[in-house]
Amino acid sequence: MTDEPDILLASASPRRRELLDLLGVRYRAWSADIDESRLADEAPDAYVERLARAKAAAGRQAHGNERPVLGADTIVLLDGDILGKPRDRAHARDMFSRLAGRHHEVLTAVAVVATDGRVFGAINRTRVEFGEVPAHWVDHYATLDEPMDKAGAYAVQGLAGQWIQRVEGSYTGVMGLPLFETAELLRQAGLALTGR
Ligand SMILES: Cc1cn([C@H]2C[C@H](O)[C@@H](COP(=O)(O)OP(=O)(O)OP(=O)(O)O)O2)c(=O)[nH]c1=O
Repeated sequence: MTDEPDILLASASPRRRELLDLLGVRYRAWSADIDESRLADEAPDAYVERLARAKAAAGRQAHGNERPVLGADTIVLLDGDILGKPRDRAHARDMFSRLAGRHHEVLTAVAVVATDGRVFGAINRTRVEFGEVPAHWVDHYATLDEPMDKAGAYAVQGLAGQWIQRVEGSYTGVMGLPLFETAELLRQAGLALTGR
């Protein structure tokens, strides 16, 4: 047994670290700084997949091919619009009030570059249904830190969870790293995932 990490996690997201911990994977975390702009006419699933792959590729470029590299990206889709992270509190308030009382989709793409350079990718689509949220609560929520670094300006795993009536798909996908797909990709890249 060594203390060497099994993979490089090309992510600064504390949620992705927590979720990877559940798989018993040892990782070194490194924050990939990539251009997240969307290409003209790029479909949402192509966009989120491209970003996950770009984060993994940046990790491999910076740290070499000694271990597999994992990157992920999450977006919220509503009426054909992509909701990423809010720019500021007013934007967070607008995003959250659009989601209240309706359903939307969360797309999380995961990409793993194996040590031999093969790239394994998957995308998780989950439907999330919000109950009605009182306007005063939306106003209050936008004053908190919780929505500020989250796609769609809410955290299913946080205070906003009290308004989520139904999740059809993967809860961990909504949180930023779908465990079913992630485990499969890591096995494809040669990890045993037997826990420790
Ligand atoms: C919808 C939703 C998103 N999120 C988070 C997961 C991601 O961290 C974030 C989406 O932003 P991303 O751009 O996917 O990721 P990130 O910038 O936080 O981290 P990195 O690029 O370094 O990997 O939103 C939640 O934590 N809970 C939720 O319910």
